[in-house]
Amino acid sequence: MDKSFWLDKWEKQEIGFHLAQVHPLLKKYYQTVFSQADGVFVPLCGKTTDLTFLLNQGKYVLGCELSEKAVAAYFQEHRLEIKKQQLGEFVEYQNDHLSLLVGDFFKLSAAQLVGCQAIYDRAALIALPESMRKQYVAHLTNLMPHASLLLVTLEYPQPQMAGPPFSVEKKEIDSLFAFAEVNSVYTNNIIEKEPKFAARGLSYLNECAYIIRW
Ligand SMILES: C[S@@+](CC[C@H](N)C(=O)[O-])C[C@H]1O[C@@H](n2cnc3c(N)ncnc32)[C@H](O)[C@@H]1O
Repeated sequence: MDKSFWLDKWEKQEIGFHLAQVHPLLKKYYQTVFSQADGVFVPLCGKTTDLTFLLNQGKYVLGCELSEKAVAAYFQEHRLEIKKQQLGEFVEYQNDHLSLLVGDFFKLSAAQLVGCQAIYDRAALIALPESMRKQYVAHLTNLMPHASLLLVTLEYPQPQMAGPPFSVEKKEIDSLFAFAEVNSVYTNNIIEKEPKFAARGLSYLNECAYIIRW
């Protein structure tokens, strides 16, 4: 998936992944994963409302997103005053305890993440093709030598639909995070609540959550 793929999605507003509501699994596992963290890193954040939920719990929130359109939309939709500055290869949109870095996740450095002890990944790992997922996890661990991660994924028969979102099964999660403590905490078949995916021919669609610590 190259950058133009995602920039084009934001340009055309083909953002079916964006949810109007806070993700229920973030609410469900918030205490377990994030209560001890001062700061939460949200990779590939889009303009998710989950950022607001984390801010409302008193966290420092650092997001990274390729599309400036997405980041600007988050600030506009939440009526936040924008403080904008160039930080190396990134443009930072900042307000109080929120910092959204516009740019490529793979270009982030550990120094930019010092305030974060936990990670929230919903639709980030599964937005990437298999060939990039190892690199994504390797970079996350370079950025944060120790972290608690809430990871929300999807599983479906991959031959039935081309991603993204990609199907990433437990076996792959175990292998990607073999260095960490991985707890599979939730699996639910949501195909009946997802008519768009049913129409694309999926026979099932499992939403899964993992709590991972290293
Ligand atoms: C499937 S969306 C999920 C967005 C958000 N996590 C949510 O739940 O709404 C994936 C997002 O990752 C962004 N993205 C893709 N590759 C990226 C990269 N290398 N660095 C930063 N953002 C990236 C895309 O622009 C897109 O907004």
